[in-house]
Amino acid sequence: MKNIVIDDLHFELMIDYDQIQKRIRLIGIDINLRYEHKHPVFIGVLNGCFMFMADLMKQVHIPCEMSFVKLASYSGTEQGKVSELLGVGMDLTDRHVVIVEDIVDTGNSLVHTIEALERLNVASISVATLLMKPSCLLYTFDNIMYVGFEIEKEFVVGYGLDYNGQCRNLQHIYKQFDPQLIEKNN
Ligand SMILES: O=P(O)(O)OC[C@H]1O[C@H](OP(=O)(O)OP(=O)(O)O)[C@H](O)[C@@H]1O
Ligand SMILES: Nc1nc2[nH]cnc2c(=O)[nH]1
Repeated sequence: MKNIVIDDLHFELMIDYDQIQKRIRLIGIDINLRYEHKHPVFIGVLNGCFMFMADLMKQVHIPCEMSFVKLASYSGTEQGKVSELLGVGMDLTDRHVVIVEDIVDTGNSLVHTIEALERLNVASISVATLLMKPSCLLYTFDNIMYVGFEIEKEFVVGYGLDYNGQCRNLQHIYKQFDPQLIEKNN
């Protein structure tokens, strides 16, 4: 299935499942070495992370724990906007945490997730993201340790990522294209 149409948008195959799995195996090897004696906690940020988290955890063979969170932001306090992590469900004090994201685009979500975890007095925070759009980043992060693939400023779906709530179930990653541009060039 090379091209797909979801509602009003057209998508073409960008990264296939085998490529994703190869990259995840390499990330797993590094995590197994780096965190061997640290008993890390992997925190998946829902919804998009679920496929990456599942496949990544199959490559992690050291003692570890995991949890899934949702990010809720609210404003109106004296400090302005505050983000809360819903669903942590465990004490993270002094724990080495690896945030697992499907994509870092502007970095807004990641900033809020990191800030919320810092308030929980964790020992360390690093980030594993399957995709990153370096040209879209609005912040500098010094703790993004694992990036599966760097991509251009393009809208992608599949492998956990949605468009209008659809496509999360697709095995491969697809990028949006404009069919009218292709017609014009032919
Ligand atoms: O770097 P940013 O510009 O913040 O974009 C990245 C975020 O966007 C997506 O989440 P979304 O809020 O769409 O929720 P979802 O995971 O439920 O799809 C994705 O899962 C990241 O968390
Ligand atoms: N589905 C999807 N969600 C995103 N959130 C931030 N960037 C993206 C993207 O390219 N695709």
